[in-house]
Amino acid sequence: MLTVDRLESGYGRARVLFGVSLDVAAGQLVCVMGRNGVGKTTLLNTLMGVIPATAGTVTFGDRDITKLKPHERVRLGLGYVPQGHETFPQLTVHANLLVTLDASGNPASALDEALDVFPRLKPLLKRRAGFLSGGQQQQLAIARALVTRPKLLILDEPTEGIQPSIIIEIEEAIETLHRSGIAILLVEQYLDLALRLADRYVILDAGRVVHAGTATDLQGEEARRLLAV
Ligand SMILES: Nc1ncnc2c1ncn2[C@@H]1O[C@H](COP(=O)(O)OP(=O)(O)OP(=O)(O)O)[C@@H](O)[C@H]1O
Repeated sequence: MLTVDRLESGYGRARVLFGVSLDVAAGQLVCVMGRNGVGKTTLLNTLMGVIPATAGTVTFGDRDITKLKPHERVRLGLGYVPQGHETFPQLTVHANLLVTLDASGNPASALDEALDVFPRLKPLLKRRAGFLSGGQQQQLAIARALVTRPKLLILDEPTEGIQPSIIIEIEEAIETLHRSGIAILLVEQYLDLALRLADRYVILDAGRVVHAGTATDLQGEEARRLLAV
């Protein structure tokens, strides 16, 4: 479904990704891991077209999307939840969802489906997003991406800075989405959660893929060393 082939990108002259290749098959959950600063967020931003690729290709389905704009990628079925659960703090939860719904052109039922994944948001629809807890904001950020009905959902550290009880809810939601057949590319530092959720994993180090395999391989000493856990 998603094929990344020898992808390179960076900031100005500073190159961050060096020939990254990976695949996400339909319905698969692939976890990208690695220490701080190895290029995980840069990889996701390059996949979404937020940062231009300087070499390599990104193919989604049978389409080369390497040069498409972010909104064009969303329209093709890529959903992105950037790090830091971005929402519009001044808008209500409902308005946050409606903005995405309108932009997507999807029917109102897409909003109900997203709320079914995060029922905890239902009583909060009239509250301003800026007044939600970190965990609720993360749920809203994921719900906004779901409103676009993605075929592939890309999540950047959805559990970062979130209290443990809400991490469980977010994990359950990711599991539900995975079971429903959505492919997921997840950046996750929390190894136990990654092990529970992932079909396959990729470990980055200094902008290169240094390990990849099935979640069962991930128990290995080498993987733990690369993640410094
Ligand atoms: N906007 C930017 N301008 C310049 N350099 C950047 C920018 N964003 C990130 N970098 C650098 O690119 C490298 C990779 O950063 P990136 O955020 O992709 O890593 P990461 O693996 O996602 O780390 P973290 O887990 O801390 O988010 C780092 O050296 C970082 O300092």
